[in-house]
Amino acid sequence: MIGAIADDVTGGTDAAVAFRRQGLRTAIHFGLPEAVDPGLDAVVIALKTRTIPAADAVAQSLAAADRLRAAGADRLYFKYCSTFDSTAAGNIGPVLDALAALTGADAVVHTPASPEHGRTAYQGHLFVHDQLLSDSPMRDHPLTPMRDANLVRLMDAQSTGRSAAVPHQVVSDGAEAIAAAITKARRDFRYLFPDALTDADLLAVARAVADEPLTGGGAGLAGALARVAAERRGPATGPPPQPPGGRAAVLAGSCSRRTLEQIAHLREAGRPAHRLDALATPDPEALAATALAWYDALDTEAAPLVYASLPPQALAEVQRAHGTERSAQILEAAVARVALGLKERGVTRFVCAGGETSGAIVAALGIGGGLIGAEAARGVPWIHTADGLDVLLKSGNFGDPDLLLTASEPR
Ligand SMILES: Nc1ncnc2c1ncn2[C@@H]1O[C@H](COP(=O)(O)OP(=O)(O)O)[C@@H](O)[C@H]1O
Ligand SMILES: O=C(O)[C@@H](O)C(=O)COP(=O)(O)O
Repeated sequence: MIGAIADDVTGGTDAAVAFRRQGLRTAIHFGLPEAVDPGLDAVVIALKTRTIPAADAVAQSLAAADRLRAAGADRLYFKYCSTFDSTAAGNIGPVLDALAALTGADAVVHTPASPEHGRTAYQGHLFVHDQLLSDSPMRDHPLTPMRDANLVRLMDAQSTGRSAAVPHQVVSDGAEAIAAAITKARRDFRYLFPDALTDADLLAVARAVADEPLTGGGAGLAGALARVAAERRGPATGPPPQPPGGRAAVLAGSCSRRTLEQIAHLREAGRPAHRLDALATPDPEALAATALAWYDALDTEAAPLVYASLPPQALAEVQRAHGTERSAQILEAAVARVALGLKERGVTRFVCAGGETSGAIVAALGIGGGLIGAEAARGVPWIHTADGLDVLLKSGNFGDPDLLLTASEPR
């Protein structure tokens, strides 16, 4: 079994659908589950550890690793963001350090490269489509602004083990060349970042590391490892999952450029929209009460949008007024409280934008996990919960501009 630990819930669903796409029997849990089904091919435990203090992230990740290993996971995958989202103090380095110590791994191959999402790694640098990470909109992320694209430098600043890149010339020579490079590097480096420009590169990397006790990175390498596991196990079939119906609402807390486009698209389509304004009312309960009163007064069946999202300048103004962490907390709590209120009012289909935001919503709705359903966009599957809710947890950066609109259309 592959056991994956994800540092946020959108990242967890991205990894889970990468496993499921290859035919692996896959479950996802949000937060630490009481038990993990040992009869599965892949299990993802999605935490909310990306921006919390490093020691807490380590403790939660180790607890998840124990749970997965107890259920028979012989290989662990640490799923972090394809844009290497992390604060200056971590948490990718500290969590990988702890998981490496737990598993005895002495050469950990990991890469955020996810060509399917336009993330590639070359000469140890991370690109977002045609830009270096540090030139991409990720430089303005509210919590994890990424101002460096050099993966080795980023990782060396966070971890106790040294890192090196495996150049594309080696990766393109295939699995044997990669395995030889790993063997050679083992003595001097604990972490290796293979360059990867294509899915074929990631597949070669996966073939070289499929039996390593610990690997990690974005959904790209997770999917490649799943493909290797599926080849070993033989084909699996099942009916294609269908997108859900039910009363819908859209909740957004991501301030990514893509989410802002998706919000604009919803508004242009005439959807009712309400913004949670933390500058005017820095109180989550009051913000949520106003939003729910607005919802109660709507006289349309069209799925509404409640959002906190702002473009960089306006966001900076809120952060200056209330502090970065405090304003994020206020808005996550407000969105989560709105989600709960909407559930009480009969909404069953939640379209959520933003990783931290989705984590807060999932916690408020008491969702402990679910089945991975149809993919509304690459890496963005519907999740069906045991108590009849359908949630779409969208990474801020993912999906076409019409995703929020189409996912919340009447069905
Ligand atoms: N107007 C705002 N002012 C301050 N912080 C905000 C605002 N809107 C959203 N945020 C915070 O920004 C963070 C966005 O992160 P997240 O939900 O993970 O989105 P993404 O998937 O784009 O990373 C959340 O913590 C959210 O509460
Ligand atoms: O790898 C990715 O880009 C995503 O799976 C991911 O981690 C999403 O994080 P957010 O962008 O914070 O939602």
